Amino acid sequence: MAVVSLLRSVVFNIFYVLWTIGVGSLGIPTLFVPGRRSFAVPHLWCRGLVWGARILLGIRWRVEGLENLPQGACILASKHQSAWETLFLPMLVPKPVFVLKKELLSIPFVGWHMAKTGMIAVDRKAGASAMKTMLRGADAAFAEGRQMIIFPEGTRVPVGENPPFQPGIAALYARFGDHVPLVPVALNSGLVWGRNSFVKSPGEVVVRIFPAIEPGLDKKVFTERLQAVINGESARLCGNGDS
Ligand SMILES: CCCCCCCCCCCCCCCC(=O)OC[C@@H](O)COP(=O)(O)O
Repeated sequence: MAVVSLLRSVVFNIFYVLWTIGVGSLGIPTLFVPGRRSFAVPHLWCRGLVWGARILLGIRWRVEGLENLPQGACILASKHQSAWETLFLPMLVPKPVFVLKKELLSIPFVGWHMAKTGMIAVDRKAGASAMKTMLRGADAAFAEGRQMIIFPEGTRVPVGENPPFQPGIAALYARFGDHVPLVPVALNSGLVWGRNSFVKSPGEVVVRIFPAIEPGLDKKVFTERLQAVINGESARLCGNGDS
């Protein structure tokens, strides 16, 4: 079995590079269209890789709670166990905007389109100025009615681990929580595509979308509520809690 998963992972990684160069090249003209943002390239790229993972690696998915996904501007605050959700979650929303680590902007093709589609790149080591960059970017993105995807943990986390949240998510809730719904997302992608694991295994990822957290909570109550939903439900989906 391990040999088959290894071979499938080799083929998928070759597909990943070819699909990125192909879509990235195809999309180069969109980089020069002034002003107007098109999400066609990010959506095509993500959809191709997620389906590639399904066909080549056997990684299926099931989404629960789609009815909780708001129209218009919103914040998807998601558990982060794998690169898989960075590809899958943008497929669920029309105008995705990620808060992402700035290192990603230096990746050829991918970085160009991330910059063009106004992703919010933050230097995770820059503290207060990173917070300012994120809040300014969020303000502009919500004014365009975009759906922000943010990983409160700020990094991919091994299954079963629940590190403290980065300060950004509470700052977003404090600044925009009264008019931009913040929606918790739990998942178990780390079971099939772990952090930095070259070999991926077949299986079903469950993505569970919860109703928005009510506005007006104080920072401590908000953070505890969000952690309980994201970490508690992800643990259940990973089989480390009563399902
Ligand atoms: C070729 C065309 C490419 C088009 C690209 C458009 C962008 C599509 C969405 C991809 C967004 C990726 C967002 C990643 C967010 C992020 O930065 O999360 C941090 C972790 O993951 C990695 O951190 P770590 O686990 O600490 O390595």
